[in-house]
Amino acid sequence: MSDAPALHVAGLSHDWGRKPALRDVGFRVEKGRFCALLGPNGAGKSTLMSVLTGLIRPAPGVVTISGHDMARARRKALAEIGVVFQQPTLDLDRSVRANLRYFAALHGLGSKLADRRISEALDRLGMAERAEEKLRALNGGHRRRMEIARALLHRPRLLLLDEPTVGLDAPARSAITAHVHQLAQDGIAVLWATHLADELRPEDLVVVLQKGQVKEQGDVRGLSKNGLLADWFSQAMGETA
Ligand SMILES: Nc1ncnc2c1ncn2[C@@H]1O[C@H](COP(=O)(O)OP(=O)(O)OP(=O)(O)O)[C@@H](O)[C@H]1O
Repeated sequence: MSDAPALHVAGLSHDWGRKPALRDVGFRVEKGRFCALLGPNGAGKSTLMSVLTGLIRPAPGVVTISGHDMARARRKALAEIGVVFQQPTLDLDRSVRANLRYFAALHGLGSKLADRRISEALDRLGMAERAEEKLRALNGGHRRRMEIARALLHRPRLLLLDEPTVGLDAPARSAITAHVHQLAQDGIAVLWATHLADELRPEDLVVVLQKGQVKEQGDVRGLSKNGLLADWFSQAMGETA
């Protein structure tokens, strides 16, 4: 399974009632790649994230995570995913450590292993001395970093982030963006939903969704050369799908 792409999506469609939200979507993300999922409001990004996180079933279509088919080997597929949702899902009245421990337990990590990984994660974030503080005391950027660290505790191969910089100021936004690019360089695959051009780097992959369909895909460098990406961004600002 280790040669399989971290994420493979093929022929994926979804309707909300009679309303089509995804139409024959297909793309792949290999390990170590940062892939941006772009699209104006209503393009289908959140619906796609819901399929990838197992909240709704792909029908029709195939989703495999590190070679595990989401329909046939759902638990194995989900075990390979770390998720950071658009809305924070931290308990503000519990400590940094307690939030991380709770999540580690949900993933079935034993307490010794969990504590070791939590200490490593906090050291990496330079937050070891803040472990006993309540989440409420942290600023938005630190809370987001914590959520990313939490999503990685069970060592997934694919990290999904749904517009993770919404509500952050510019320095926090660029710090989070740099942090996640570094995670990709270290070997994880990343799918990052956004509509902000400045979060992308030339080597990143891009999948552009519009009206539920993949309109463009390729690397930022290639799509920028022929002007497609700039056209898309100027078109998409303020536009709905
Ligand atoms: N739970 C739902 N029930 C019914 N329709 C939905 C639901 N969620 C999304 N839709 C519809 O599906 C289409 C795709 O929406 P989706 O939220 O996936 O797009 P998006 O790209 O994430 O947009 P945004 O950037 O605004 O979050 C839209 O027409 C939307 O109205």
